Amino acid sequence: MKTFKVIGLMSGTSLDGLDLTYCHFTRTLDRWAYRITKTQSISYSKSMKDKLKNSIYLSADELLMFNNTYGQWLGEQVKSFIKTNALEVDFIASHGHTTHHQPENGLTYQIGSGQHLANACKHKVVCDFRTNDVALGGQGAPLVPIGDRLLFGEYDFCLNLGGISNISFEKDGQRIAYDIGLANMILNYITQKIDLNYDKGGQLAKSGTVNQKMLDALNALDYYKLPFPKSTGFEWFEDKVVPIVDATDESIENLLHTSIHHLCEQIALQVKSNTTKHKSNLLVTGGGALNDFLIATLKTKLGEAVDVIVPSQELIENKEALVFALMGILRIEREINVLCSVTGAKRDSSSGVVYLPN
Ligand SMILES: Nc1ncnc2c1ncn2[C@@H]1O[C@H](COP(=O)(O)OP(=O)(O)OP(=O)(O)O)[C@@H](O)[C@H]1O
Ligand SMILES: CC(=O)N[C@H]1[C@@H]2OC[C@@H](O2)[C@@H](O)[C@@H]1O[C@H](C)C(=O)O
Repeated sequence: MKTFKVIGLMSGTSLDGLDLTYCHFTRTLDRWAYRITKTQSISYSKSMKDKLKNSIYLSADELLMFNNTYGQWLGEQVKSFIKTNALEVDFIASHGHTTHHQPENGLTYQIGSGQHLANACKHKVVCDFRTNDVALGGQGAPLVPIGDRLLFGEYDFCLNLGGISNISFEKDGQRIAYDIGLANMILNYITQKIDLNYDKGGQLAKSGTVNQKMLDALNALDYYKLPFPKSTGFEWFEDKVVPIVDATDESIENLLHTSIHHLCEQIALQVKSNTTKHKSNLLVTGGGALNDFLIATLKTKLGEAVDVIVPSQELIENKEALVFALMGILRIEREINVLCSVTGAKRDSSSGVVYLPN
């Protein structure tokens, strides 16, 4: 039996903050087991959030500098996380923060310089998990489905509701996964109009009603008609979704209510068209799993044939960082950690770049 002690780092598209997830993994023959031992979530300051959100508009020089300073910042957070909790660590696996994602242009970019990170925390770092897959012709996303297969195989579907929603499942012996589309990115965009970071529990959304014109416009977005492999991000949101929201003269409650109906309809479509069993189960993680109105709407749209499983808050908030930690281990062990059945790349790969501290 082999044991690994890894810190996974994740900063997602909803821009809520950095998740640090210290986990222990063991492998016995081909079976992986994990234990999340310590976690910390560091909320971004308003200025950091704005900087990350606007990083797409930075000049090349500014972006390269931000890559370095953000990597240094990540390393400092890791250093104090290790010190405060007296952790024994084999290495750090860092997703970084996506500033650009344009798979149609062969481009994905995550900031958080691995060398700066490694030097600042004095540990080995594995990062840059997406570039190799894009170089092999893939989307470079989603990557978490390898973890869905190895750690969460008891679920028919794994659904993540972060800034973007994505789904993963087995079909004919292959893992299939893709970004469905919207999740908290649209909800947070709406609440930020009244200076609220997010709609806790979906309370505001719950008191609204559907605006049919907005619902129809969202459901008609071209992205939904694309076949998988497919992935999306902030560029699509800003280009195609923001104009629909901004053109709708409605209360915040109605905008939120309509958006939740929209995203749950899209999720239900994907689950129903890929269900082969009489009764299936679906694991929901990501911050959207804490939105009670969203989960209630999803359950209604899915019906009795699908059991919606909302796990512990710890797993809801740490699953992505946990899986990046596992991907780091697979990279160090030179094993497959990116699945071409998901991304559409030429082949499976062992992706990620290793940095040693200096
Ligand atoms: N109690 C809650 N009620 C409603 N919504 C919540 C709650 N807690 C978190 N959220 C939502 O979840 C978001 C954070 O989700 P998460 O951390 O999974 O996203 P992410 O990892 O940044 O995104 P992605 O997985 O797309 O990269 C918050 O911005 C907020 O919109
Ligand atoms: C390019 C990028 O950062 N994509 C993220 C984003 O956030 C959710 C969705 O869009 C997913 O494709 C991906 O993240 C998760 C962690 C993934 O790769 O599985």
